[in-house]
Amino acid sequence: MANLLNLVDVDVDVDDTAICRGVNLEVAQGETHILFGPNGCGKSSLLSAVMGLPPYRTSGTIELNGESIGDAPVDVRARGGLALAFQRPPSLRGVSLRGLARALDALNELDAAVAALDLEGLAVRDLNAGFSGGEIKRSEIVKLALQRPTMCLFDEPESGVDLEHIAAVGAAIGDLLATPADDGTRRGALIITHTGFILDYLRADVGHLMLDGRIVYSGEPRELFGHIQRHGYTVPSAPAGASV
Ligand SMILES: Nc1ncnc2c1ncn2[C@@H]1O[C@H](COP(=O)(O)OP(=O)(O)OP(=O)(O)O)[C@@H](O)[C@H]1O
Repeated sequence: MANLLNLVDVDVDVDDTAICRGVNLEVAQGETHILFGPNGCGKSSLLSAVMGLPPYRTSGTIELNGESIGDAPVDVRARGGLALAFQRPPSLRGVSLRGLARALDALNELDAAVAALDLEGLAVRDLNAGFSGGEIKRSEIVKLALQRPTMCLFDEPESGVDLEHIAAVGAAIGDLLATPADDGTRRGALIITHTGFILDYLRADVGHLMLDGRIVYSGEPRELFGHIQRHGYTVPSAPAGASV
C-alpha cells in the first residue's frame, strides 16, 4: 500500500534562498508524525510547499497516495485529500465557516465541529475577520475538518490558544485523526509543535527534528520531545529504532 505522503529528497526554495534541503519523510495511513525544530528552521515552509502554496518552489518527489503532486496546483492537492491548518490563517471576507461547510457538502458536520471548539455564533461571520487569536486557531481546526482530508498538515495548532481551549483543540485533532476518511482510509498527519501539547491527545508515531532546513533525526516522538526539553534542539545520541 502506498504511503499517504511521501517526500523524497525535497528541497524548498524562495526566490534564490534555500530553505529546506534533502527532506525525506514517509507518512503511512493511520500514522501521525510530529515535526520539531527551532524558530526559522523551515518547518512552516515545508508544510506550505507540500500544500503547493506560493512562493515556495520545490524539487525532489512529493507523492500523495502514490500520485506525484510536486507540480500540481493547490486545489488538485486539496481534492486529493491534503489539507493544511495554517500557523497564521488569513481573514477571508465573504467566506464563513457555514458557507464553507455548504460548499463542501459538510453542513451536517458543522454544528458539532463548531460546538466542540466553543465557536457557536462565529460560524456565520466572515472567517477570521475580527476573531480573536485563539478563535482564529480554533476555527482553523474546524475548517480543516470540514475538508475531510486524508492527509492533515497542522502548523502549530496550539499557538495563541488559551489553556482551557487547548484541550478542545487537542481533542478535536485527536478525534479527527481517529476517524477514518469517507473512503475508509485511515488519516495521516504531520504536526508542527513547539509545546508538545498534542502528544497528550493522540498517539504519535514518529517525531522528526529539523535543523537548518534538514531533518537531522527521526525517532520516538515523546523521547525526542523530552530530549528537546532537557537539551534544546540538539541531535540525540540515537536510541534503538531511531534513524539519524
Ligand atoms: N515567503 C518567504 N519569503 C522569504 N523568506 C521566507 C519566506 N517564508 C519563509 N522564509 C524564511 O525561511 C526561513 C524558515 O521560515 P519558516 O517559517 O519555515 O520557519 P519555522 O521553522 O516554521 O519557524 P517558526 O517556528 O518560527 O514558525 C526563515 O528564515 C524565513 O524568514
